Amino acid sequence: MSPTFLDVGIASGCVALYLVIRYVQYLREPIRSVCCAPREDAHWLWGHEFSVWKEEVSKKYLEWTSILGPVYRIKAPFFQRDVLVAGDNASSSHVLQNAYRYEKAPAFLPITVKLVGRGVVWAHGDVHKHQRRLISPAFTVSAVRGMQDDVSECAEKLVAGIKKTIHARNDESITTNIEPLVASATLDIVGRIAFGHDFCNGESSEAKAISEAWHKDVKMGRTMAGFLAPVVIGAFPFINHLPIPALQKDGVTKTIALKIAADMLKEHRAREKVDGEGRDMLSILVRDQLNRKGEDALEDWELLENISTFIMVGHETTSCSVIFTLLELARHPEVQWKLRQELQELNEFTPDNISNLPYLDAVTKEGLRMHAASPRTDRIALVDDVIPLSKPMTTTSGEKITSIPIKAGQIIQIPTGCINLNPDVWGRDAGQFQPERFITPGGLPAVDQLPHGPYGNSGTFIEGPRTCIGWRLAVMEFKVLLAHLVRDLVFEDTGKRVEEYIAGTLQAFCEGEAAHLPLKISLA
Ligand code: HEM
Repeated sequence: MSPTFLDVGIASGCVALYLVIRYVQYLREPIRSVCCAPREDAHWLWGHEFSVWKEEVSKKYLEWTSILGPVYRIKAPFFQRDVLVAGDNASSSHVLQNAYRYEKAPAFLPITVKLVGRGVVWAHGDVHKHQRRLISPAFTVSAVRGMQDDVSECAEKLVAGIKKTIHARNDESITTNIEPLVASATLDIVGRIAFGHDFCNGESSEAKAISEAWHKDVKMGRTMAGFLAPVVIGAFPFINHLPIPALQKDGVTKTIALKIAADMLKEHRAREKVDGEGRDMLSILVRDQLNRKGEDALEDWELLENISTFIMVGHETTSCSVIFTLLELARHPEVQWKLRQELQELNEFTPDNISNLPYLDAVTKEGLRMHAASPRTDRIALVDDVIPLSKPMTTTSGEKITSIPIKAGQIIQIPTGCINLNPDVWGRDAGQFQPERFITPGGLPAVDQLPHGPYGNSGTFIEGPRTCIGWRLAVMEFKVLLAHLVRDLVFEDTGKRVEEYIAGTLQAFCEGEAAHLPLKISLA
């Protein structure tokens, strides 16, 4: 049945009413006096979000920061309320430290449920406090230390595989896409440490299914549909409840991880009752569940959804930070050489000697600063508030202000990738890979100018009650992988242009190909 004149009239009336309401709300917005990113960068319907997505990671935020300073306003898609970009220390820290007054913005929550589950990444309010407290035993210093043997074994396998390929080609070097090799290793690592499962160096059918699904998602993430999915669901959340199979279906990694974890839960519980010595996260959490004897313990579904969460968020993040750091090392042979010297001076790798190497630590900090795997986070204010600023800023009317009043419902973007690269904070060489800044006296800006994250003075793991709970594990994994790779292999740049875009997390693209980072590799 084709729409009648009346239907069209009603629809147009609704759109007009929506626009009028939005305009009246806009006139009352306290953040209206904050300067707006250039209008020419804003699409009439998608707002500034489209140019952020279209360009390489952090590019637009850095451009706007250089024009307007670190705190400004951008236009949101579908004429929704303007968004506040909080790119200075005081404002971003205020929002992140008050995590229960500034919850995760609703746009990404339905996607989080589908891809990783209702674990701690998704949870908010009291559910988040409860889950976070009960999963924290899996991430203590001693728990992470107990995981290092598994991580080292996977790193050794990765290096052995690359050496074998070099020998098999009967050549001095190979040029290969490093992305799938490192991603298989980090999946192997997280499989072992999450629930004692062997993904067989990317060769098991589950590992292949996860990798295939992930690559599909990465490719999709760079299409218009990938841009629109979170934007449309964020603007019109009811869409997510429509009975459309594609919207309701769980992601492949979540489905596989939940199945393996569920199969293993009984076995782990029986084993923990007998010896209580398992070092993987599932064992640690089952042990904690048993000790609590039911009261205040994680329920089985929470335990499983969190294990699924760890598999998803603990694998690609570490992998992409490592591969971009390898590219930096390939482009800075003098840094690579110095790091190899430090590594080759050790007789063997142990948890202590790897974690205490000063140059490896500096390279790790610099790699994580420059290539934050999750370079932005969005929050929504639950109550009216006043956000402090690090430095006074000038409003559209020329007034100097030291804080910004906001209303409940205000969306705030924290561009951590840009915070890590802002030349006004890090200096003119902010965009250059220089690990020396972390070991040279005076190499870093004053502490009060830097983010208060848990490692490396960067915003990479954010800060506050929702700081990445896996940061210790990520740093250990990063160092162990880099130590094995750089001690035994030499990495050279192929000269090809590698671009960094966001597709779920940070991803490498080379000549239009997704998840692609070519490197020339030879034996050290
Ligand atoms: C280099 C590697 C990693 C980076 C850069 C990273 C970064 C982050 C960031 C930025 C967040 C906050 C997201 C937000 O609130 O919007 C986060 C949260 C989280 N990360 Fe990581 N992560 C890494 C590795 C890991 C690993 C290895 C695990 C565990 C296996 C992990 C588990 C989590 C969890 C569970 C959360 C949610 C914490 C909460 O909301 O309370 N991450 N991560």
